[in-house]
Amino acid sequence: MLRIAVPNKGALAEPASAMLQEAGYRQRKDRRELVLMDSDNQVEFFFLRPRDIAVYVGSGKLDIGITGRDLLLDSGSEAEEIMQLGFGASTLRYATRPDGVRDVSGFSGLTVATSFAGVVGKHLADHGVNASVVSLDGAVETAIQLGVAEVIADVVETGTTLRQAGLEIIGEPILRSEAVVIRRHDAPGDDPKVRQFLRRMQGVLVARRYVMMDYDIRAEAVERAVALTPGLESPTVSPLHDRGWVAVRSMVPTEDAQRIMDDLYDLGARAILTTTIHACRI
Ligand SMILES: Nc1ncnc2c1ncn2[C@@H]1O[C@H](COP(=O)(O)OP(=O)(O)OP(=O)(O)O)[C@@H](O)[C@H]1O
Ligand SMILES: O=P(O)(O)OC[C@H]1O[C@H](OP(=O)(O)OP(=O)(O)O)[C@H](O)[C@@H]1O
Ligand SMILES: [Mg+2]
Repeated sequence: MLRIAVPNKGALAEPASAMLQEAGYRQRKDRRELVLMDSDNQVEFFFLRPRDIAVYVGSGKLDIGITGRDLLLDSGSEAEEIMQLGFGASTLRYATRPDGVRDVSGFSGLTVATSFAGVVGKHLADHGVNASVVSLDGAVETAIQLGVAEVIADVVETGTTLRQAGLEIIGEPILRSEAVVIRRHDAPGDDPKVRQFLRRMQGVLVARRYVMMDYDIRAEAVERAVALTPGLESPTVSPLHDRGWVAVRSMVPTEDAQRIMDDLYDLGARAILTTTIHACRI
């Protein structure tokens, strides 16, 4: 039985559950369910606060977990990142009032409010800055208005929350985060249950990022055509009844698909089709 920690709320909860569902796992129907057994797949899911997940996995109580890289680093736990999941992208950034300090080097003697005291404390120390850190649970933007801090360090995705609070970003990102799969750093790397789980998640990522493309092309142009659609390994080229033509099938990045179809058409390809990939193992 593989024991997996999944965020129960916050920005990562819904996309994490959606991805697990696409990978063929059972997911909870009721947000209040805290533990869910998926016996067909020999997996047990524990729905936990995203911030606590690295603690459970780092202590070895759960085999793997899905959480944010920022929360993993902030926890200082014994867990490590083993796969990036391509959602929950954000940056951790300093911000202050428009007339405030402009650079980390000017933070000495100031107070920085954040929910990421571990990461921020280390970042300030690495920059040789002697600033105080006030640890808050959330909504840290308000700390400046209320005079608790001169600077905040918070998660920024679109920047809307900062703008609405009348704050401006200062300096370079402290870190770039996204949802990741974590496990204890000394867990055996060849656990077949973990490998199967990662293959399934990888399958979802590939199915989301690629489409299957089919087209017919004159035999003499096939080399130029497959150069446009090299696929992951090698495209399938099949004979057609009309010997002057072949059929080609290949995986293509979804974001490039329309441009590639235009280029194939210009090369003389016809009956160019793309289809969604529902699931795969690469
Ligand atoms: N707007 C956002 N876009 C993308 N990722 C985000 C966003 N806000 C938070 N995150 C990420 O989600 C993870 C958990 O943060 P989140 O704020 O969702 O949890 P929380 O604060 O514990 O929950 P809640 O906000 O519901 O109290 C972190 O890894 C963070 O980087
Ligand atoms: O750059 P944006 O797109 O505006 O997103 C960033 C905001 O989203 C998160 O807040 P959340 O809603 O989780 O509230 P919290 O601060 O209470 O966690 C985060 O803490 C920021 O405040
Ligand atoms: Mg939050």
